[in-house]
Amino acid sequence: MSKPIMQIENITKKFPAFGGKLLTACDKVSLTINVGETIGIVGESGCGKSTVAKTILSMHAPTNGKILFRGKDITKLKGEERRQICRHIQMVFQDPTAAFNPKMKIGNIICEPLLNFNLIKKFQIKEKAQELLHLVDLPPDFVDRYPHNMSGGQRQRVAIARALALEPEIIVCDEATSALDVSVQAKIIELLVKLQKEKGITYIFICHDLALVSLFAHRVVVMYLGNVVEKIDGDKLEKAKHPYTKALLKAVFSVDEEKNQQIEILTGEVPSPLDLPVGCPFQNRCRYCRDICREVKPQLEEVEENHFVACHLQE
Ligand SMILES: Nc1ncnc2c1ncn2[C@@H]1O[C@H](COP(=O)(O)OP(=O)(O)OP(=O)(O)O)[C@@H](O)[C@H]1O
Repeated sequence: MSKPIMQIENITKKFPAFGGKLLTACDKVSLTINVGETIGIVGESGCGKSTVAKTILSMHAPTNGKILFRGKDITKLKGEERRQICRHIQMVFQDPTAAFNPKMKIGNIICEPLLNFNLIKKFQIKEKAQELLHLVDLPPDFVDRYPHNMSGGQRQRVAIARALALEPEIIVCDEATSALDVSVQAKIIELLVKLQKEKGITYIFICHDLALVSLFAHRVVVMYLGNVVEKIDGDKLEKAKHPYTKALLKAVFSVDEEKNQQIEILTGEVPSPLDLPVGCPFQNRCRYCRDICREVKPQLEEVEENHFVACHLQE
């Protein structure tokens, strides 16, 4: 039977926004993640995916709700206790270059987390880095290279090697393959799947590309305007019930159809109000500031520039 490794319970995160208001980046997000599972979190830009990821990684505290890791509430941990939990939950970002010190050699970059936790001595760096490079199918002589002497795909493999160094139980991948071209993306996904089989790692894979996520995620969580609108098995996407998920699927699988039939959700278009279910699930909130709209109209309404209301309640 599947064993939960993390329980996300009603996580809400609000940020200060213009005019002294609060922006709800994610709202009452709940999710149980099992050991060795890959959870894909998808949704358009700004829907709150990274906010959920950063809350999981304790990079910011939730406004409400809690996160249990192996049954322990990690949301209020501080200092050394929090640092020790972070060992078990690592992250791979979209742009590893930004996270790497350009003056450091790859061997030192990969082993930095191990040195920070006093798990190796300096003289062990080379051997340990080569071991980790091997895991991500990179040659041993890369230990002496610098980040700028590598391709984007190779840098992302280094980022994965660095994330693996502390032998984490969970790896959060935030748009980890989005900057790579399709063939390199496929190789990185293959690598992640191989590592999961070997080490039983749990992945939280954040991505705007539903087609990509559906290839390997056991379950897919669909977010829209800060809310989780659907949770569905990765191999049963055709059974999606929510109109937004259906619209995302249509956008993915209609690329060969007539242009006028395409719904370009993935490019940031808001779905037609007619695609939203009866009884607006977003409480008539503006998709930009998430504030409640006072004027309930049956169609998408442009309040200001880039300031839309997603609502289709009948007048
Ligand atoms: N530190 C912050 N301060 C204020 N607002 C923030 C902050 N971080 C995120 N937001 C806002 O919260 C909302 C959700 O952002 P988030 O980065 O979680 O979305 P996302 O789905 O990951 O988007 P993308 O795919 O573009 O990275 C956005 O409106 C964003 O502007």
